[in-house]
Amino acid sequence: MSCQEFSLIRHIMAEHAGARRADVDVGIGDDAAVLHCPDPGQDLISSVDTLVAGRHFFADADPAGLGHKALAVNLSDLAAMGARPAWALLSLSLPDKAPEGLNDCWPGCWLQAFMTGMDALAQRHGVGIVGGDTVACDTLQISITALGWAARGRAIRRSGAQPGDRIWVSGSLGGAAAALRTIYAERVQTEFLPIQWRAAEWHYLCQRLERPEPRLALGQALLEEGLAHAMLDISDGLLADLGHLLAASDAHARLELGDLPLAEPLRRLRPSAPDLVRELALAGGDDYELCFTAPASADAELAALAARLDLPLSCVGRITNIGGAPGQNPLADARHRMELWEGDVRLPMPERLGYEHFTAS
Ligand SMILES: Nc1ncnc2c1ncn2[C@@H]1O[C@H](COP(=O)(O)OP(=O)(O)O)[C@@H](O)[C@H]1O
Ligand SMILES: Cc1ncc(C[n+]2csc(CCOP(=O)(O)OP(=O)(O)O)c2C)c(N)n1
Ligand SMILES: [Mg+2]
Repeated sequence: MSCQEFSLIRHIMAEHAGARRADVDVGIGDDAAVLHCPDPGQDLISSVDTLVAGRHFFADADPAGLGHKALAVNLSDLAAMGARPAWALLSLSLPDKAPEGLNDCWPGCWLQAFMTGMDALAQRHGVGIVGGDTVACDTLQISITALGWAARGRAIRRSGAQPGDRIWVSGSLGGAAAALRTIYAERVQTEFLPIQWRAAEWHYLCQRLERPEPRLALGQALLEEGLAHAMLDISDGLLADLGHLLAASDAHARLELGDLPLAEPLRRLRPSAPDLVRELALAGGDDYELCFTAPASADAELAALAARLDLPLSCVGRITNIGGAPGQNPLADARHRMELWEGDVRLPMPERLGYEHFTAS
């Protein structure tokens, strides 16, 4: 990449730096950002997540959607702590040549669209993009550090589940994974889903994959109202992620699969492919919904919160007991911490609990 291209990149960044915030003294342009710390009594909540072309997204994906998603998955981690987001740092690794499937005007036009998508989400949540880094690299990669605040000692951890807690999931499950499965089937001409999506269904599924909404208002309300004992976001798949929560809490759970909030189009697929639908909802991943545990005494407040946020909250099971022997492998361990039920019938755990890095498939 030439000097000219780098200065173009810096220009595009500065033009799409999210919300203007009074607590940013120095943003994009210096060696480091200078940010005001808020009043004491707040904890700084920080998280980083990386998206790699071919692994987390298709390199020829709509760049505006990708800009949205890259920030959304990071804000989702802050939401999962109950934090209020404040700032983000963006590290971009861009190939010298446009990845296959992208038109020319690389990287300028791509970056312009990418930052437009990110900027819109950042503005919506009052997040300032205060710095970052850009390097040339063989594979397109995006890494974002998200920073936010929560009242001192109040961030909702994975480790607080209590016996008798109900297990709740926001929104719906399996939609993003259904879109991904459909796109893979078209690209590699294998494993076609036994359904032809209607235009409205396909649009909805693609939105779930490409434009997840970080559930920030829900996370913050759960913290403020003191309703949740433990929480995380579902990125890898409900079973894999709930497994992390159970391991951190040393807890066991019973899930009622009949109560899973399936993404609407999956209801039409279910009669012809019940096992596939269950797999997508339980282990498909890319949902970016919140999963939390709360005592039964919170039921009425949770119903009111769901109505106020216009976001469904579904009870999918309960914490049965605390205590057990933590294993060496967190995922293998998670298998023994969950029971899957449909009415009176106990179902076997699926082979895969969610997306796993470092596996051949
Ligand atoms: N390379 C790393 N260095 C330090 N901590 C890491 C690294 N990778 C993951 N972690 C930490 O491990 C925990 C689980 O990470 P991850 O599975 O990526 O969670 P999430 O789904 O919330 O992004 C987090 O606390 C994360 O900060
Ligand atoms: C091209 C492509 N292949 C596969 C996936 C599915 N996928 C990739 S990573 C992932 C899980 C989430 O990513 P990870 O890096 O584990 O995020 P974290 O848990 O750290 O938030 C999923 C479901 C995808 N979205 N796009
Ligand atoms: Mg991560």
